[in-house]
Amino acid sequence: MTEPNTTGSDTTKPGSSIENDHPASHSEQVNEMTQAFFAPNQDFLAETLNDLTPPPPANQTILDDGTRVTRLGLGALSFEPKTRIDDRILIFSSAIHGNETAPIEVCNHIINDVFSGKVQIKRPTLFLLGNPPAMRIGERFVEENLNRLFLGKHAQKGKAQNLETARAKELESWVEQFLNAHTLDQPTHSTDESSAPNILHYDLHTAIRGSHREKFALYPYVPNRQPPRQQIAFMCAADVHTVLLQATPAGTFSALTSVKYGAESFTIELGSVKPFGKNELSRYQGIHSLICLLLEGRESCIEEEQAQSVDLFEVCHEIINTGDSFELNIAEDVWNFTPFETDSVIWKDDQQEYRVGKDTQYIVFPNSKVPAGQRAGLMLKKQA
Ligand SMILES: O=C(O)CCC(=O)N[C@@H](CCC(=O)O)C(=O)O
Ligand SMILES: [Zn+2]
Repeated sequence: MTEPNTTGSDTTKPGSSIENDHPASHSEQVNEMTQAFFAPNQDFLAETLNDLTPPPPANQTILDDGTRVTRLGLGALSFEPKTRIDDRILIFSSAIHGNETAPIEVCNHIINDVFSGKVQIKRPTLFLLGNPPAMRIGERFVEENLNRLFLGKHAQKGKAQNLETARAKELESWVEQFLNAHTLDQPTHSTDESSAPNILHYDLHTAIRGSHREKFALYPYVPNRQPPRQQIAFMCAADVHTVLLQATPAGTFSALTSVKYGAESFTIELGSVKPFGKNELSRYQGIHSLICLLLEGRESCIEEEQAQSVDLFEVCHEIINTGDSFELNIAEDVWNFTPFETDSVIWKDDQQEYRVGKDTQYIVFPNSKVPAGQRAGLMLKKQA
């Protein structure tokens, strides 16, 4: 099979129409399609849950509008429109934690709408299901937390290899190949907010416990960077009115795309963990609409004034499980964004303790059960 045409050397400027003439002839494509794309009466999610064996290589189909759809591997679909409207590239990931099902269902609905022609894709787009084996057993992960293994952490010296380390490597390589094939210019961190970033990556999650703020986004740490107004307005369009600014490097999927490719990436927490079929999908209308607007290149209708309705929090302390004597002084069922006042002791071990300073701090993701060396929660300060 011929590789899809790449636009790496194309100098077309954003806003113009970019032809992506697929090199394989139509008859070649039809021949390939005799190899079923999905089993009859199945869709991407059902297919991924039913059969964990990787699909045959270069399993492709062409939609009526000429968009080439490729199953890159298990739980990975790329969409390459015949004509792209600008240089923006989209990545939507879900199921990095297998039991966070609502965003998986949202993405799957959208993918079905793309296949039926209801939604038309105008930009190169990757939809990724992070951890299909964990989805299948309804667990956060099988052997270890996939969202700590990116940026090469899966391959660090002495690191025991397992299902999640292999998956992190695979996801990294799909992202790399896709961005190499479709990036028109070198990614930059623009300080000019009027120039849209080239690559958007929204890594969609739901949280383990209740939250005083149901939906919130985390912006990975990249030195000297603030989220552009446009991105904040996009979050508002997705009903996400709280953004946390990370203060230290991390091995998350959104950190990979921000740090390595200069993407505007967010981890987006959209509600709470529920089994498949138990999600109230009307609560996810905002993210559903935002993704469709981006796919169709219609996001200019999102007013940047909306950015004012966001509360920004800075991570002021990362709680790390320091080992045997570590004690997290927070009840397991405490909600995200619970405030703690001056002098509250948040954690301690036999050598140190962490107390809240003069301003109120808020906790997210408290979890004393993480392995030693891993994050057991984040303390936040609200920006004035
Ligand atoms: O609810 C929880 O305790 C965890 C929810 C979750 O999976 N959060 C992500 C955040 C990733 C980031 O910091 O960008 C995670 O912990 O991986
Ligand atoms: Zn998660």
